[in-house]
Amino acid sequence: MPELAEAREAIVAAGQRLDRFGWVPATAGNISVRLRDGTVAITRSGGHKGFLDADGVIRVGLDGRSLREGDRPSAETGLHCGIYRRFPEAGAVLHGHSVPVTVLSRLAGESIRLEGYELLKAFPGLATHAAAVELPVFDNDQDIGRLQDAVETRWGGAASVLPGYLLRGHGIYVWGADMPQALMRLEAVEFMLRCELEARRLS
Ligand SMILES: CSC[C@@H](O)[C@@H](O)C(=O)COP(=O)(O)O
Ligand SMILES: [Zn+2]
Repeated sequence: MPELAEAREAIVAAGQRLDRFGWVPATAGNISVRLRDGTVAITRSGGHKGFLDADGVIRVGLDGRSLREGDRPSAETGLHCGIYRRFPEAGAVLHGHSVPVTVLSRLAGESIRLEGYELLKAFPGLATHAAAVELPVFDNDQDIGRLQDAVETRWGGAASVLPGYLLRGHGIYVWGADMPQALMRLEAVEFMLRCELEARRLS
């Protein structure tokens, strides 16, 4: 796990990358990394994630509380910390608001099925395109504590959980062991969801 300075660099670079893809419009999105001391580096609330600097990344405890008075972490810090608490192997969390995620989550029920894509191999434990996963979709909620409760209820005690979910009409959360893996997974899911959207247009 990185120290704060390294995490800040990774988060700033990730914000620029998400922005290049158009996944963090306006001030949408938030990004975090688990630090070596067990705390979490996360983006401040309200800034544009494509124009972050080191000061735009602050520290919170696993309970989501800011470690420095006056620092206001992402409004969705509770979702990041929920992921870190439940999955000890999670080292980085990404949240974006792409068009495919927003449109498809509005059309979906409780999940979106991704099947037959070569890029499914980006998910842990999948070694072939001949597979299917159900990407969970949760109703959006401005009460982040209540939303995190709904997510935890769906995860239950399952040993193996897909490292991502959608919030209806809102965005996507994806995590990985570190930032490169989280980015790889997010790009894979976004690619497959773009394909799903294109396929719907053609049908
Ligand atoms: C531009 S409104 C988006 C926010 O409500 C939220 O969903 C979001 O992704 C960013 O919130 P933030 O508090 O900056 O981390
Ligand atoms: Zn959001």
